[in-house]
Amino acid sequence: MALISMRQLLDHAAEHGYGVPAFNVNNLEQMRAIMEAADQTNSPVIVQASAGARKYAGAPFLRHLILAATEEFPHIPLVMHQDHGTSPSVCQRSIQLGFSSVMMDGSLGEDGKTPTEYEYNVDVTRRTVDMAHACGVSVEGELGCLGSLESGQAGEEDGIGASGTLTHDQMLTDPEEAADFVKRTKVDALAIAIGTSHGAYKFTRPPTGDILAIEQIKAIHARIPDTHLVMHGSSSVPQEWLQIINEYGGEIPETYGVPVEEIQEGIKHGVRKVNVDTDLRLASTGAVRRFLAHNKAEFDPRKFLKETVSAMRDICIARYEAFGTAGNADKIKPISLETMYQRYEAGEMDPRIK
Ligand SMILES: O=C(CO)COP(=O)(O)O
Ligand SMILES: O=C[C@H](O)COP(=O)(O)O
Ligand SMILES: [Zn+2]
Ligand SMILES: [Zn+2]
Repeated sequence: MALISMRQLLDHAAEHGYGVPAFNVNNLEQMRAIMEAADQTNSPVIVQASAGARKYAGAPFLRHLILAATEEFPHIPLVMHQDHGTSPSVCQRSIQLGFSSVMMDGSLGEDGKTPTEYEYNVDVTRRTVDMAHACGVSVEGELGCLGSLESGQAGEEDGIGASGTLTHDQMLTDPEEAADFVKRTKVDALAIAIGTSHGAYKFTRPPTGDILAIEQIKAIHARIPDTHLVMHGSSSVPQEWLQIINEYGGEIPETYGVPVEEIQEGIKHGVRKVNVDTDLRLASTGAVRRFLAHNKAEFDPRKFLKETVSAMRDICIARYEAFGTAGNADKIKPISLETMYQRYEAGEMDPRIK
């Protein structure tokens, strides 16, 4: 079984200059699509489970779904990550379930909606790091709130993300604050706010530098060169899938995501983890709508669910290739969480601040 820590994987990615997509998982079809794509492209994997995923699938089902992937694909190094934890205790329960990485999103309060004070964020994140590193488990923190620089609106979607109107400052991570945050919390990875938001409705036009602040990444990376940067809300919202959905009865208005080339630019400047959920949802919905429209007498769910697997698999393959993840799975020799703990304890993993 090749369950590894996120820190090990992202250290490898940094050393070799690539990024890793972190796909959200809720069901068997997503899990299969992610793993088959990884297998075909020799890519290491990050799968992440949100609070919504736990509610949908149930924690034991989710856990065993991910573990089943390590059983069927033992040669693929896999990180089991908890997405957007809202408190240290949520993260603690994920560690108890066997997750090798957790996100403590202290940019928002326990309700997952209200932007918090900086000191609160430092406190909950530092406490999570103490507990997680004692188990060899990696921690992702977040500084700044996801939201649209175009409209000033926060990015609440399905209960994840700030609600209401945010200031420009809240939506752009400050490099100075990032340096202080990393120094005080010792997080392994840091999610930054640069104008992306969760879901399909990110931009009303193809994004330019004023609404997607890729340049900000360079300034942050220069201060915290060892801390792996994370881009949330990084679905590209493929126009071809929007078209298919709408052609077969959907009603999704004009919208744009984060272009793959912009993500590639981020990867050149320290982005190592790229969160993608919406793209797989869009492909899945498009595949079901198209299949059922063409096969009106069909009622075996396996028929249309199979279509979703291949649609999602194609997106995963494209992202593994575009981010440079492909070709790296067999280069990673798993390090146990016990060894990771010893390295943290010895101070070997402490971040450099410039
Ligand atoms: O950031 C995400 C999960 O944490 C997913 O982002 P998307 O909605 O752009 O796929
Ligand atoms: O963080 C956002 C992810 O897209 C997860 O969304 P979800 O809460 O609907 O599972
Ligand atoms: Zn957040
Ligand atoms: Zn997110």
